[in-house]
Amino acid sequence: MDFTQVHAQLAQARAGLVDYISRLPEQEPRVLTWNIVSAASVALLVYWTGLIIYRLTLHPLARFPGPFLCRISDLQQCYYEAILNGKFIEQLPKYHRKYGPIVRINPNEVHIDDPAVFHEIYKQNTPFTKDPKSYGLGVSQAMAFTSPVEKHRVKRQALDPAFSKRRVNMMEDGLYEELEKVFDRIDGYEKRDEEVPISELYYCYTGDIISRYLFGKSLGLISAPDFLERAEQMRSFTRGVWISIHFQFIRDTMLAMPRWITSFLNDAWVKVLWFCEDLAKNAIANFDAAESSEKLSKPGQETIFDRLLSDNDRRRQKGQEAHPLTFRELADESVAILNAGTEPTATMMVYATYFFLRYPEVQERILKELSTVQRDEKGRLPLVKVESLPYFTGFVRETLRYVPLVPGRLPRVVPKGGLYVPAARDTIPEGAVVGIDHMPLHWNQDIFERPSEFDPGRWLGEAGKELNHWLLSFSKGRTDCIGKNLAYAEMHLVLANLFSRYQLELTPGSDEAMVWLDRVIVHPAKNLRIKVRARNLEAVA
Ligand code: HEM
Repeated sequence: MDFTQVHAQLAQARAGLVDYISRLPEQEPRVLTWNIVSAASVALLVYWTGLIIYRLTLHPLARFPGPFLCRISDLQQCYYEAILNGKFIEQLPKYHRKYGPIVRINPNEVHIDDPAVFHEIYKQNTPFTKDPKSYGLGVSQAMAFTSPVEKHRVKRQALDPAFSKRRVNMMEDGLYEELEKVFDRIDGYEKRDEEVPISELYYCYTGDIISRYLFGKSLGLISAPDFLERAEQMRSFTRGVWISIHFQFIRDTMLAMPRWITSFLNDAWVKVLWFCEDLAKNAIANFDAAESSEKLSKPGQETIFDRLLSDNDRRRQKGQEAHPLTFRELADESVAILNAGTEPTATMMVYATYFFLRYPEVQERILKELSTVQRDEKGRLPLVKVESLPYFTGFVRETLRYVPLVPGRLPRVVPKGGLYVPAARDTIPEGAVVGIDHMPLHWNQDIFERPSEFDPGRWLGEAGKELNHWLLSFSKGRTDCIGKNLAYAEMHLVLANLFSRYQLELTPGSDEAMVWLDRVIVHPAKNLRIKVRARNLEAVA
């Protein structure tokens, strides 16, 4: 058949189709419905078949191996993440054993098992951007969910000074004020000879601290009579996170509904969301540039709200491009910071408490080292001193290495030029999405000797310093954790004081409770419970 015949037949088919469509209104309604459904099904089938063939043959990632279902659709990933609630991460090592260092985990994304590329993707001036699909968590205006390099840089520049080490050290009094409230609670449990809900106390503590930091007022979670429920409320943000990622329309629909229906369907997380929205609305309405700039000139007094709201004026004064902060930007940033500043640090302290009690030889060395710290005139352990204790600092790092607090792949879009992966001797093309789960690197025996051993001593001395390059819990580079100085300060201060003030004991079932689940950040299977007995502080010193 030559081209003329093909054209003639196509023209005939087209005329037939036009004739058929023009006669549709004459058909009986039942027949018409049936015909439309059949035509739509055939069109869908043709579309899907074409798409699958494309993804297996012509797609830029077609040559990379992976499970068949992953190469043609998102179904496998969605099943393990959304339906089995965070089980996809467990599949990755199995895939790598079977398919090698680069595995296609959905049609547009590959996962890499090669330490050589981690610092290439997550470096200071990286052109790799956050994958918008994976970061579509509903607070799109927050820095943590901003993809374009320049847009992210502007937001980060405004926030960076608020999280500097110097600024965090100025929070020491505030950190102690809230900690005393935690200890009052613990003393109450001790008196009643009851188990201490230490997980919930940590959640409330980090929530109160980050709210003081954010808008200058503690949420008062620790002192609240219903603090156990409030802690659960804070945690509920990430409980259904996989459904939110894979079925974004559910969350969008809920947010579009009248408030009373939404709060009836899911009371907890929308309350936090609306709370932040109300704060943002009031802050914008009551913003006073002069008052705010005075606060900013007195280090230690300004809040993150002050900084964000006055950033526009500062930029204008410097002759830079400026635009007023919108309500949505402030509300989204508050939700993101409130959450990022609460759950990971609290969870890390839960695991640190568990390891402290699980390994008596580690406990003994920590207590010995803590006893060398001279308390200040208020009887407190000074933060700078606690943060310079070699073994205790090693213990904090080892906990961060051992438990992957943010266990995900942190997916990034490959920039122009592609990404060369030495282990596979292949280049991943521009536009593809790549990610690396840091857990296998923390457990890589070429980097960490005897990785399955919990050994704070590995962080001591020069060899220990070199390992810092491979401590990836806060990620690295341009989009690493902005709150890491605050997190380190909270962890050191809370744990040092708790360990030296009380004799602690695990309660039955702790091992099972500490099995971790992937909820984008780690969730222990159950909350930790401990028993405490006050130490004689003078004897410890
Ligand atoms: C032990 C505690 C913490 C851990 C392990 C942790 C871990 C991380 C990681 C891995 C990232 C990178 C995420 C990504 O690329 O998608 C990140 C980003 C971030 N973290 Fe943390 N974090 C902790 C505590 C905090 C605290 C206390 C804050 C306080 C506000 C905070 C605020 C943020 C923000 C705002 C980002 C986004 C940074 C950006 O996009 O430039 N985090 N964190």
